[in-house]
Amino acid sequence: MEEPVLEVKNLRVGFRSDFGERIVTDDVCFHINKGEMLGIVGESGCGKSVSCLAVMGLLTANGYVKQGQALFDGKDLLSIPEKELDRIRGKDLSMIFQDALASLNPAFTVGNQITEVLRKHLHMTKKEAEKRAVVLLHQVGIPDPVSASRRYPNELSGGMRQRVMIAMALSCSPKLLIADEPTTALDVTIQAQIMQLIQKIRDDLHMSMILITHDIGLMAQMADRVMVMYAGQFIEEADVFELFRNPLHPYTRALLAAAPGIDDAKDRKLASIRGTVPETYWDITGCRFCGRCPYAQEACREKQEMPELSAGHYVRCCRAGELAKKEQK
Ligand SMILES: Nc1ncnc2c1ncn2[C@@H]1O[C@H](COP(=O)(O)OP(=O)(O)OP(=O)(O)O)[C@@H](O)[C@H]1O
Repeated sequence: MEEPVLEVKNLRVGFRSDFGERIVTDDVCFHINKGEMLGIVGESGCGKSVSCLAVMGLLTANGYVKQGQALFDGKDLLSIPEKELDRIRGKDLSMIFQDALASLNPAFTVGNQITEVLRKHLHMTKKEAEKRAVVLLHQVGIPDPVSASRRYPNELSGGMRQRVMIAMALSCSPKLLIADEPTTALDVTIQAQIMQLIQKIRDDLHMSMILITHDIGLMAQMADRVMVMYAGQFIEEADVFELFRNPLHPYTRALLAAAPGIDDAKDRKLASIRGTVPETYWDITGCRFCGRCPYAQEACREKQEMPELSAGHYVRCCRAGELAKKEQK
């Protein structure tokens, strides 16, 4: 079997605050194969971003990795020295964020910022890097890239800034690109353009990508394989067609039923998921969706494993197999 580009094992991320410490992701495991687009989907606050930020070594100062490994190119990103991680980050491993304005440096022109990355990681001369920056801006669809490269982030529209961030993330042809809600801050028409751009890059460069989103429709269009996250845990994983055709976890089913515009869900009533994600989910030993689940039973209060129910389809629900069988009858 082919080596995954990234393999994350048993990742636990915690945050310290005046009220103590809390572990917000619980033994998170995932991998991504070469050329694959892995989608991570789940409600706000379930731990999607934190899992990827931890892998990148970009948690805020109050955040820490309690346990886990993130194997990339034979190295554990969670235990290598910061200097070594800094050489990988931005070169072989890149991330694009939802808010480009917060991610770009307001004090430097966008050309300057891309040039900086190229000089640091690819050791280009200033001239070479400036030329390459213009080519990259052109590739991500920025009109008049020469003049755009001389502008500061606040002089560009939101969509253009997002394109700049994508250009910067791609500048060293990374082996893995993590896109964390790359279109959330943009209006709908621009969102579509940026997603088309990401899709094109992926097709042209056969790059491995992780797409984080709470937009299940987007996931259906873009991902090869989807991992559904709920309250700090992965609760379902399957190939994108399998997941949409045959969702097995009650939360995934509810998520699909609540999402408009998905072909498979046409005959389903658009529904909302009752209740909210439990605020202190890290204290729950059993199924964390239990309190909102119409199928909950006593056994759901026990720790839930995530077995493979059919080829490549994993579900963290002790009732999933039984419920699926009932439906088939
Ligand atoms: N800097 C921080 N300090 C303390 N807690 C944090 C911090 N960042 C995230 N958290 C907590 O970690 C948990 C997971 O947050 P995370 O941002 O990963 O969620 P998410 O699924 O990416 O949500 P969204 O879709 O809204 O970005 C949440 O409970 C959140 O409050």
